[in-house]
Amino acid sequence: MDLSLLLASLAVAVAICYLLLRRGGGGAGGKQQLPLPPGPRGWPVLGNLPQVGTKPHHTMAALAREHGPLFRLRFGVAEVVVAASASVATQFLRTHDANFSNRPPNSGAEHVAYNYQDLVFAPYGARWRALRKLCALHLFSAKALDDLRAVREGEVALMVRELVRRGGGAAVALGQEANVCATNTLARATVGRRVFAVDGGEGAREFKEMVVELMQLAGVFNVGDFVPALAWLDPQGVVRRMKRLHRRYDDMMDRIIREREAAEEGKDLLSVMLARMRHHQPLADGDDTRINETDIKALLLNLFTAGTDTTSSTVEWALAELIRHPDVLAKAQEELDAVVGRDRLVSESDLPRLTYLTAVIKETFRLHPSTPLSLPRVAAEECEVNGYRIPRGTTLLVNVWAIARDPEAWPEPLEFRPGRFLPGGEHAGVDVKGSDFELIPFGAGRRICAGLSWGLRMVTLMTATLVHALDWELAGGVTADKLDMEEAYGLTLQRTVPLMVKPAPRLLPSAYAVE
Ligand code: HEM
Repeated sequence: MDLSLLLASLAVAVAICYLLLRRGGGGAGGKQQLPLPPGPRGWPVLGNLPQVGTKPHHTMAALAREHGPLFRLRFGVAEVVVAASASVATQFLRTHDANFSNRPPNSGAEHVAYNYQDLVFAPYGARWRALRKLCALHLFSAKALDDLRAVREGEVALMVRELVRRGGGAAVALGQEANVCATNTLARATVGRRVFAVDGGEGAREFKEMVVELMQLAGVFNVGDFVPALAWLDPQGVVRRMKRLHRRYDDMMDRIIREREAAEEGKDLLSVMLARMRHHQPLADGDDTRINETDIKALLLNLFTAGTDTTSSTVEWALAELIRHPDVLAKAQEELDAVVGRDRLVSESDLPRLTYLTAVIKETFRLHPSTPLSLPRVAAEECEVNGYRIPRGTTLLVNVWAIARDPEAWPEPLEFRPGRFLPGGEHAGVDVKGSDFELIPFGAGRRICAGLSWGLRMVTLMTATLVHALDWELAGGVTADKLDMEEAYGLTLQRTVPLMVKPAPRLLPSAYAVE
C-alpha cells in the first residue's frame, strides 16, 4: 500500500472513532455525558476557597442567585456542590439520600472527633447504626424522652428560679444561662449528674467557649483538607487549635468517666456504656463491635457539642426576635396564660396546646437555623441531579439558611411572622422534622440530626417557660429597634453580640417555689 493511501485510511479510521465517541458521549454505557453544574470561576490551586468569605452561607446564597439553586464550587482538589432550594435539597436528601449518606473526610473528624470513632462522622454502616440505636434507646426514642421528662422540666424550672432569685434588674447574658440549662439537662440524662453549678460559674463559661471554638473551627474551610500539599503547613493554624481543643475535651471526658465509674451504677447512657464495656459487650444489641473507652468518649463529645449550643442559641435567637416584636411576645404570653395560668410553670404536657408558641419556634428555626450549612455529605457514586452530572466523591453542602429565606417559597422571607405557620397561613402544617424541605434546620434523610426529638423538645420547653414566667427588657439602654441581630462566623449560628436582658417575674410567687 502506498503511503498516501495508508495516511488516508488512518485519517478515515480516526474520524470514525471520533464520531463514534462523540455519539456515545465518551461515558460509560454509551450515555451522553451530562454537564457539571454551573459555578463561579476559581483561583488556581485554591479554587473558590478564597471567595467563601466570613459568612459562607451568605456568600453561597448570593452565588445561588447568580448561578441557580444547584451550583458547583471547587475547594482545592475537592469538587463541591451547593443545594440552595427546597426542590434541589429534596433531590439530594430524598431521591439520592442513600448515595449521600457519608460525610467527607476532614481534619475536625480526625483531630477532634477521635479519628472518626464518633457518631457524627462515622462512616455509614453497622457501627454508625449501632451508635444511633444506642442513643435512640437511652435518650431520643418516645419512651426514653418520656422517662426523662422530669429531668428536663426540673432543669428548666431551676433556670427560671435562678433568674428570679438574682432579680433586682441585674443584666444577664441569656444565651449563657440557656447554655448552662441545656448542658446540665443533657448531662443528667447522659452522665447521671449536672456538670455545672446552677449559677454557671467559670466552668460553664469555659465550656460554652470550648463548644463555640469547636463550632468556629468546624466552620472554617481548612485549606489543608482541600490542598493536601499544603496540609503540613496548616496555613490557618486550624489543626494546631483543634489538637489543643481535643486535649481539653479529652481531659473533661476522662474526668466525667472516672467520676461515673466511682459512683453507683445508674440508668444514664454513660452507666449503660460502662457496664457494656466491663462485660465486653457490643455498642448495641445485634452489633458485633465491642465497645471501648474511645467509643464512649467520642459519643459523649458528640452529644455535648452537637446538643448544647445548638439548643441554647436557638432559644437566644427566639427571645431576641420576641423582644424585637412586642406584639408577637404579647400574643405568645396571652396564649400561655390561657393554657397554663399564672400559678405554675409550663410543663411538657402543655406544649401540644401551645399553637402560637409552636409557630414562634418554627419561625425562629426558619430565620436562625443553628447549623446554616447543615453538615456536609459526600457522593458515594456518580449521579444525576436536575440534569447535571454529580461526580463520585463530590461534597454536598445544603444551604438550609438560604432555603428557608428563598423568596420563591416564602412570602416576605425576612419578616419574623409566626402567623405563616398557623391554620390558614400559607405554611400551615409545615414542620421542621425533615419532610418539608423548605424548612430543614435538622437536616433530612438517613443522617438527619440524631437528637432532633430532644433538641426540639428542649427549645420549645425552654422558650415557652421563659416567655411565660418572665417579662423581658433589654439591658444597657438598648432599644428593641436597635438590637444588633448580626450573625457571627462558625458552623453554628451564633449572635455576634450576646443578648443581654433584664428578666422580671410575671407569675404568682408560688409558681416559682420549689415543689
Ligand atoms: C436546635 C437543635 C439542633 C439542631 C438545629 C441540629 C441540627 C443538626 C443538623 C443540621 C445535623 C446534620 C444533619 C444532616 O446531615 O442532614 C445534625 C446532626 C447531628 N446532631 Fe443535631 N441539631 C440539634 C440538636 C441536637 C441535639 C440535642 C443532639 C444530641 C444531644 C444532636 C446530635 C446530633 C448528632 C449526633 C448528629 C449527627 C447524626 C449523624 O451523622 O447520623 N443534635 N444536627
